[in-house]
Amino acid sequence: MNRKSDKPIKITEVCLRDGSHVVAHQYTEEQVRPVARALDDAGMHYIEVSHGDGLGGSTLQYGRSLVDELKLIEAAVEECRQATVAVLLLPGIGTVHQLKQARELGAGLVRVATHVTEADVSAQHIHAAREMGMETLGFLMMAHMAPVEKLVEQAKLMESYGAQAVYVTDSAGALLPDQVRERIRALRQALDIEVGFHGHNNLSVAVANTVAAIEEGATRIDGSVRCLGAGAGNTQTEVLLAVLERMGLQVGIDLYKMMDIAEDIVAPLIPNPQEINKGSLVLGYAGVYSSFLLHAERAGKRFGIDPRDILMELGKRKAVGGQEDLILDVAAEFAKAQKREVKG
Ligand SMILES: CC[C@H](O)CC(=O)C(=O)O
Ligand SMILES: [Mn+2]
Repeated sequence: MNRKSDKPIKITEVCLRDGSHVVAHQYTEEQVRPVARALDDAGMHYIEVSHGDGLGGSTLQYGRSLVDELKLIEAAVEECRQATVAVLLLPGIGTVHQLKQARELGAGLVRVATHVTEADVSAQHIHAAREMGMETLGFLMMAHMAPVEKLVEQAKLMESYGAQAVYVTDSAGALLPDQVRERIRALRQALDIEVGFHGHNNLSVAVANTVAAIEEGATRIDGSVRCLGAGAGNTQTEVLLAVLERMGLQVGIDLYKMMDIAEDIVAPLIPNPQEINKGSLVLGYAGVYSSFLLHAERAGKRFGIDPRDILMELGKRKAVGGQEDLILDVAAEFAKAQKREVKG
């Protein structure tokens, strides 16, 4: 139980959705099944499964999935006895039709995600999800880009559409603990529904941020086991669980089993260790979408540009989700400018 709320803390494991960015959306059913089965056995509350950019994300712009996400969702549902399988939906990328398909396969919860200043585009999807009988939560991404008052205004819109909780989503891993505290506190005061937090560890403060969120009364909490999420990963689930136990907060998930999942099942899926390297550090420092990292690294290689320069420029231009094409534009502009300098 959260001391500042009468609601229990519920954890959503996102390695099979946010972690999809890390594996360039190449998850297979054979990989998803054992992860979902083991998480369910450990007592995980929600397991999110979708393309990294949510339902319908498998496109040239965001990266093609190896396996249709609906097959992965179906596989996860088949493996779960008690956990609820969740999906992510970004209006403009995923459709109500795709949500219906996921619902028919057994997904029980949807997070409808918009940029932090664009909650108005979530109305139709939130209404539709509620009508389908899904637990329906709002997810305000890139939360560091809006002042607290704006965040509150946007969260209230989601609440008015029928969202049953709203998340502060630190997509860039740019927020610091006091900033998280301020945002969660403001939402708790302004909303009648639950408040959640989704962190990224690019500045190595995801666990601290999540603890700050919980101390302010957030009850919907995200983590990725072994940090298997975009950039340097999310709040590391098994670490968070250990910290919560040390704080005297029991959430009903088996810590030892989560440690074993991290080590034995999830670590072998990760192409490179989920550490804070120069690329992911710049994401947090410049306030750039964590899912942009691999795209910037690829563009950097193609145009001979340091990916840090690309990411810094994207931060300056305040690039938001959906502007992945800007990554190539920036890399190409830099390459052109450098050639001019050399020639001149
Ligand atoms: C592009 C969707 C994004 O990965 C959602 C998310 O997890 C975040 O904004 O952090
Ligand atoms: Mn994320």
